Amino acid sequence: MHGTKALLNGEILRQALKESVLKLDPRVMIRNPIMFVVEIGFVATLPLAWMPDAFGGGSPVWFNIAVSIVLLVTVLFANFAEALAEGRGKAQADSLKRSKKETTAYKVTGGAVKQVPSTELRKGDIVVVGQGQWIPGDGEVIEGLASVDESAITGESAPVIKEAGGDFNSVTGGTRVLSDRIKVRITSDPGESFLDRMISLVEGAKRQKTPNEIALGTVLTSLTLIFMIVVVTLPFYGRYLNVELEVPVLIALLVCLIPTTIGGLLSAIGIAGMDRVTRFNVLAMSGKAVEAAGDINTIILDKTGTITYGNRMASEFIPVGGATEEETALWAVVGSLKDETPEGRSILELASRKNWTRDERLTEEGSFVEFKAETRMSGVDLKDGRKVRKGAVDAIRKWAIAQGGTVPADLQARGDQVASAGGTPLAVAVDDRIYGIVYLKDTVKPGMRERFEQLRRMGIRTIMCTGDNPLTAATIANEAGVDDYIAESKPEDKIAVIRREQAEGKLVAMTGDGTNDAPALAQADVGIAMNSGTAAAKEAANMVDLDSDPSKIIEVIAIGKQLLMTRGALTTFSIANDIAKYFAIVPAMFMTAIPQMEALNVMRLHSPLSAILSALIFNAVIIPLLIPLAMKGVAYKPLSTARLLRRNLLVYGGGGVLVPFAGIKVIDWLVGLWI
Ligand SMILES: Nc1ncnc2c1ncn2[C@@H]1O[C@H](COP(=O)(O)OP(=O)(O)OP(=O)(O)O)[C@@H](O)[C@H]1O
Ligand SMILES: [K+]
Ligand SMILES: [Mg+2]
Repeated sequence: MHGTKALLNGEILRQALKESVLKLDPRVMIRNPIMFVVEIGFVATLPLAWMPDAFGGGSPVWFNIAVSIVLLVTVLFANFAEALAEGRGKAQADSLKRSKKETTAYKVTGGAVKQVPSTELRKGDIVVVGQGQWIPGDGEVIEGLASVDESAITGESAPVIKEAGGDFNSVTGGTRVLSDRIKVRITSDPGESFLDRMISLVEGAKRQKTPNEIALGTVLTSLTLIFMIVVVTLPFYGRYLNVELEVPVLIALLVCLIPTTIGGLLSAIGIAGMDRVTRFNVLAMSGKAVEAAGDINTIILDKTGTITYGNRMASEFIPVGGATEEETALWAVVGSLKDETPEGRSILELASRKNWTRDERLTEEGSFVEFKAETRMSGVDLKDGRKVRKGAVDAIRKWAIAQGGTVPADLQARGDQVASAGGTPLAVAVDDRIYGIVYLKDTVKPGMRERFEQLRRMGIRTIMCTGDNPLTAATIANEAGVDDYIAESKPEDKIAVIRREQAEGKLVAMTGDGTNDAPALAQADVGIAMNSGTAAAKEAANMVDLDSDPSKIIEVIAIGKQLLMTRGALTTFSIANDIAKYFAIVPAMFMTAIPQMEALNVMRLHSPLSAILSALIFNAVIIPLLIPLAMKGVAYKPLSTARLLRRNLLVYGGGGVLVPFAGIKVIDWLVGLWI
């Protein structure tokens, strides 16, 4: 994506340091109840630096000051983590804002062209954009074809072709026409453009807590409340045991026990997860969408262009029923002269490579029949009344029969040959006579098998949807290793599959680019639209892939899983930490009154006060130490959820128990040198 690729730079660091102080404002802090408790602890211990016996206690001044400082630093560390995570997005937003300049638009009003500032354009306005000019707003090409430089938005320098009609008609404001001239109908009002949305997304301006974040936040806050009740009641037990429990000691104990590590890193984890998706050149419209990606059970994939390279290329003309190869080619070409689909164009290319002359006069004044997924045919009605059609074998067979023709005996076998090689056979007919087959070749992208294997290990089911015939579908499905496939599917079939899976309680992801994909994209829990696709598709989806690579959905799911896992792992780690802190603080508190407590002092810490301080310091420094993990995400392996859970419990639960024992011991040794 546009802007700095580096994870960190001096500017982001400086800004984050400043932000972490600004975030101390209690009105900001209250949004994070756990860290707010720590801030209150800081404020409560502050007076003890001057008035050590303000609460009637007797802890030494140096200890009170140290506790106070460590508490402040703990809050600053947490703020720093969040500010750092936000920093990258802000830097990106700044560079996007720079590409959002006011330009001159050439607006078409009643036959005349008027110059207006781009900011005055409204939905429905028509503009013309010529060579070298900036496209003044989001819209759809309604006339012409142009190559467009979209690097300001996608970071990809290769120009893309935008043309009227079809699935490649959407243009984005802030991109530039490199050649030719197009007429564009504006589709967004000022302030609501794609670039505006992108800026507010990366900036995190509209960042809302996700459902999972809210749920975890509630658990953590409840835990904090419970520990608060425990700590508040402790002095009563203390009095019963004849132990004077000092206020700074109680606050230190409370802060050590409440889940400050995860509380301090929680929002940074979420922001960094979104940022990972963005850096992958996918725009997620909400954090919720990224989280949903982590929980996906089923993926619906297109065959052409997703699993295979797409752009089904004509590679052979195969005659049937006694016709010649030349005749097949001739009619295939006639039926494709005005077919702008990649399939249609590739037929013309194949014919010219074979040096077959084409007679364009034949189609003069003919009426073109556009390809439709519903009919699975395209062609032309000639002036002399003849109707030329090409399309799916089964569709053409029905067509020829309806015209009163017969079906050549070798049609099925020839078609099946192509299909069982994974190709798409297109039959070519003129009125009632079928001449032959065009072999549209397509190959499965390398590495697909391994990726589907990975998805299976993650417990995710893959369903391939294709408009192709069952034999081609089966061949490709088998070659790519998807779990299931649906052949001869129409756009509305996708919605049916999604609804069926969702009814079983599953979360479904899909990619799409066409206007007819829009309803399914909206229905899916994770819908990724291709940036090259139509405005309707991009509007309906909750993610947009700027690179328009439909197979990226697999990585997006991995990033979502990684986000959920990182949150889980750090929560486990944070809570497991308590055990060591317990062993450090509790014996220290009661040692004077109950000498048997010495048995619990397994760490052999320097002194009771140094033990408490060391636990508190460890509790603070673990936050910045874990920032890199929170930002990068925990190492991700494609395993089943159950195995991942077991592995993470071992690593982060086990580690969470052991690491602080060592950490507190080292800090205690350092503190011991000083006091
Ligand atoms: N330009 C065309 N002219 C005539 N027939 C076509 C053309 N393009 C495709 N077909 C036929 O229509 C069928 C459906 O094509 P379509 O592009 O709708 O598939 P799809 O639903 O997009 O599936 P996929 O996931 O493979 O892209 C193809 O299998 C082919 O037989
Ligand atoms: K803690
Ligand atoms: Mg298609």
